[in-house]
Amino acid sequence: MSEPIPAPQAPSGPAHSTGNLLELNDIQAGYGRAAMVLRGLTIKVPAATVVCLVGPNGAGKSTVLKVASGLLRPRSGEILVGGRDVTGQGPQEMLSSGLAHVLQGHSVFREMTVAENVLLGAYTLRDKAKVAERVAFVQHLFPIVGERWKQLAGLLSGGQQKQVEFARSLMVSPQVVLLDEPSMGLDPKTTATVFEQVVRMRDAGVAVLLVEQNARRALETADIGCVLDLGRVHITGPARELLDDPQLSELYLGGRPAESALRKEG
Ligand SMILES: Nc1ncnc2c1ncn2[C@@H]1O[C@H](COP(=O)(O)OP(=O)(O)OP(=O)(O)O)[C@@H](O)[C@H]1O
Repeated sequence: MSEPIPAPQAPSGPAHSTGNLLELNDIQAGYGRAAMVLRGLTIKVPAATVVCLVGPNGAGKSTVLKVASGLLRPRSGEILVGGRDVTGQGPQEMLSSGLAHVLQGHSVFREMTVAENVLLGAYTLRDKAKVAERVAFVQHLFPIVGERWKQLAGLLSGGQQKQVEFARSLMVSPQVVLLDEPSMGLDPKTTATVFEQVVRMRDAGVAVLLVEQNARRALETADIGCVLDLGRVHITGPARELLDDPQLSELYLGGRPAESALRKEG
């Protein structure tokens, strides 16, 4: 039996807790002079929960993560982390506030070791003991990261490199990890492993806001699902219920109802 994973410590200082680690309330956001992409979007991420955002191409899923991580300032609305208002903060401040963003695509530096890649995530930490504690935490959570610690990251498989990216994002003890399309470019078996790692993060006490093209697979992993359409959350609820909804399946999940729904009907 594997040992229990020690939970990360949340940064201190929230003003008033709402029970949600991250809240995006009534967000309007867009790029330059182009039409608004997010039009009154509200999403809540409770502690130790995987919330997944699904929806058609161009619906604004990645834009939600950019707003949450401070890469794109909302035109209006409110962002709360642990009950504290962080609206308008830039990426560095958002990271300090407890939001870590794992970007779409591959962001591992192939010519650097796994250790160097992971420790890049700790560059804001001054306390060496804290860094050592976080290294032990991520090596325990993602054993492959510990096993290949001194090797060049470019020698790892795509799925293993994803775990290096996850580990890097966890070095600053974030309250919420924002994952943009973690399965991109991975085969189905590797994708399954990556989603298992997402669940391990959740079980270790990290909340996850996940954006995925692979909507069915993501909903099978998540606790809460949000269907985004026309810049708003169209439907939200327990991920299992969304998977079992035949109409939703038809509209957003490629038309094949979940097996449990088929059993109910037949
Ligand atoms: N940097 C940018 N500048 C201008 N428009 C952008 C930029 N990034 C995204 N957009 C536009 O914003 C809209 C939403 O894009 P976004 O990437 O958030 O959608 P998405 O739901 O993640 O899509 P996909 O599933 O295809 O990745 C699209 O119309 C896109 O063209």
